[in-house]
Amino acid sequence: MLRNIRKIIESQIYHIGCKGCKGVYFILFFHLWQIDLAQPLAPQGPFDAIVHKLSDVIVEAEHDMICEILLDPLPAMTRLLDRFASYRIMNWRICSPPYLEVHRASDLPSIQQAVMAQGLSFPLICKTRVAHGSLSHEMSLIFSAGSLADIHPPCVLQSFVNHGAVLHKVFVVGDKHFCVERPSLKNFPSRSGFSLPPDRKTIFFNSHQVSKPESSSDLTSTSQSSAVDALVRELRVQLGMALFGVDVIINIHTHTLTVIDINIFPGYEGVPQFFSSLLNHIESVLDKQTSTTSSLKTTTGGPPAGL
Ligand SMILES: Nc1ncnc2c1ncn2[C@@H]1O[C@H](COP(=O)(O)OP(=O)(O)OP(=O)(O)O)[C@@H](O)[C@H]1O
Ligand SMILES: O=P(O)(O)O[C@H]1[C@H](O)[C@H](O)[C@H](OP(=O)(O)O)[C@@H](OP(=O)(O)O)[C@@H]1O
Ligand SMILES: [Mg+2]
Repeated sequence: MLRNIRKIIESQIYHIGCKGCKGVYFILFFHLWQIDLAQPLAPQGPFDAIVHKLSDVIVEAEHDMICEILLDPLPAMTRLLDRFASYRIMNWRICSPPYLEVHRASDLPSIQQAVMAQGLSFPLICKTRVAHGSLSHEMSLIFSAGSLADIHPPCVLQSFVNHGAVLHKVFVVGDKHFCVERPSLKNFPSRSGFSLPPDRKTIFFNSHQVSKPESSSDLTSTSQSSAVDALVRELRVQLGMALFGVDVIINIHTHTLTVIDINIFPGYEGVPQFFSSLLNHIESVLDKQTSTTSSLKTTTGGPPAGL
């Protein structure tokens, strides 16, 4: 019974984590209700715990504390609304890319000088100071000192780290955490200092278009897809097989596709189209066989009448 209740709660909690479900929820004796934000909180309580995602409004909000436990505490959450504050935390004991806080618009030479003094390398990724909310995901990639004119302070300039277009998202829930892989920005040639001539124009993008599970963007495509196509074409012929897996890594320096393993009929985990593709494949094999048989019949004048 307890397990079932737990399951229901888990599915409800999962549900509130879904896209577009932003709000405040509370748990009362294992019941989960949505708080009506248009009504005063007190009559809706008392609450055992409040689970909320009010990043857009908590800065201005004043709360009568009618609950002992608020998940998570507002002051801690407020710090993460500001990239200046969160990047200071990241840079303290954790390996994170070097960055520069740009507080206000100023003349181009002084921004260029600050970038150089901070030892940042191009390309730089420019992020808004505000870290959450719809406008906070508008970013740019800046490839040269001259293009620093494209930034809109307050913002953070962070050295771009080549990482092979794979993002490992770590989702934390209490004392557990879960890792998933997501698409990410592809590698770009890096350069430190200002000696090389500027080549690329600033690329403006929205981070939610590059690192969502379904994201597919020129900025994340490793431009190896045609190389993968060619590799698979070649291996299909070489192996005479149609159901296999190839494990490939991309050399971060040479950007070359490198095959490290070939697997017979692998698990296809994470390929939601696997079953329909398998059916299509079987269908096409059967079609081919039928057409070969019928052309054989035509050329040989049909099957023998019988023995
Ligand atoms: N320093 C960096 N080097 C390389 N790529 C980066 C860097 N910073 C960000 N990126 C890329 O840009 C994307 C967006 O960055 P970031 O996570 O800071 O944005 P966000 O809008 O705060 O994302 P979220 O939706 O997770 O809050 C990342 O998923 C990654 O692809
Ligand atoms: O308040 P915002 O829009 O910043 O909240 C974002 C949050 O910062 C993360 O970007 C979430 O994406 P994931 O890290 O990929 O889960 C967003 O979730 P989404 O399901 O709405 O795309 C939040 O909106
Ligand atoms: Mg963020």
